[in-house]
Amino acid sequence: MKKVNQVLTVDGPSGAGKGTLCQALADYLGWHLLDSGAIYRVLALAALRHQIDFSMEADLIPLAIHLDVSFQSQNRCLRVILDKEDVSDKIRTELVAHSASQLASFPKVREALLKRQRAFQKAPGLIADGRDMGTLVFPDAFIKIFLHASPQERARRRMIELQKKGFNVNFSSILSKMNDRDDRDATRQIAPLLPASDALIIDSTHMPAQEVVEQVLEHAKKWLTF
Ligand SMILES: Nc1ncnc2c1ncn2[C@@H]1O[C@H](COP(=O)(O)OP(=O)(O)O)[C@@H](O)[C@H]1O
Ligand SMILES: Nc1ccn([C@@H]2O[C@H](COP(=O)(O)OP(=O)(O)O)[C@@H](O)[C@H]2O)c(=O)n1
Repeated sequence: MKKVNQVLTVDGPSGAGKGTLCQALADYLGWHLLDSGAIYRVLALAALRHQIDFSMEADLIPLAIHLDVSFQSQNRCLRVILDKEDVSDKIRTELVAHSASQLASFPKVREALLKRQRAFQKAPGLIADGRDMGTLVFPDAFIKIFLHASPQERARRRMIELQKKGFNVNFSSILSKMNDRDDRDATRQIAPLLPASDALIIDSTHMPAQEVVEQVLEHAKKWLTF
């Protein structure tokens, strides 16, 4: 298959370190960043606010088509904007994550968001973070990474992250919610979470974040000069 330059995809389950890796790569290479999960989360937040029934795919489509979502880079941090409101923190709750995973299993919802995601492909390049970036959204990407880690390690990371934000959290509840969401993401009929056949698979369970970045940059040297 012809490789289209300048898209590097990172897919994997929750807490694998995709966001951390993608931000570091975007900073290092000076490339654009697509956090596709944030788009699904914003749609979920909007649907919750409109009290849309999450079992009704048809009711979610107009919202997905007209979703006014944008990203703003601020101090090397991506702010997520819905209808001029900064919802960066509001989309990070468990309820929104669970709801995003529910609506992400609808084919027409995914289709409605496809063009919007592909529009992020701009010069000099794009780092795309998600579940189906290398398989469906950017199948011609020239570098594809599938990042994973053990469920216990991913839940441990999420717990530390939430504790740092001042939340009183429980490890087994995080682990069980994470497992539920991973199961739904991996077993859905459309765009299930799985590595692209040409992806480099990295297990970050015992790897510090910086080592993951270095391994990806080493791999990327086959295609890029930097
Ligand atoms: N390799 C790593 N080792 C330890 N902690 C990590 C690693 N990569 C990321 N983290 C931390 O784990 C948490 C989840 O990482 P994140 O990048 O948000 O994962 P994802 O985007 O895959 O859900 C964050 O608090 C992040 O700082
Ligand atoms: N490309 C993508 C990105 C996210 N999603 C869905 O959106 C949810 C939230 O994605 P996220 O990347 O923000 O999740 P975390 O990795 O931060 O936990 C996931 O659980 C998926 O159900 C998806 O289906 N496809």
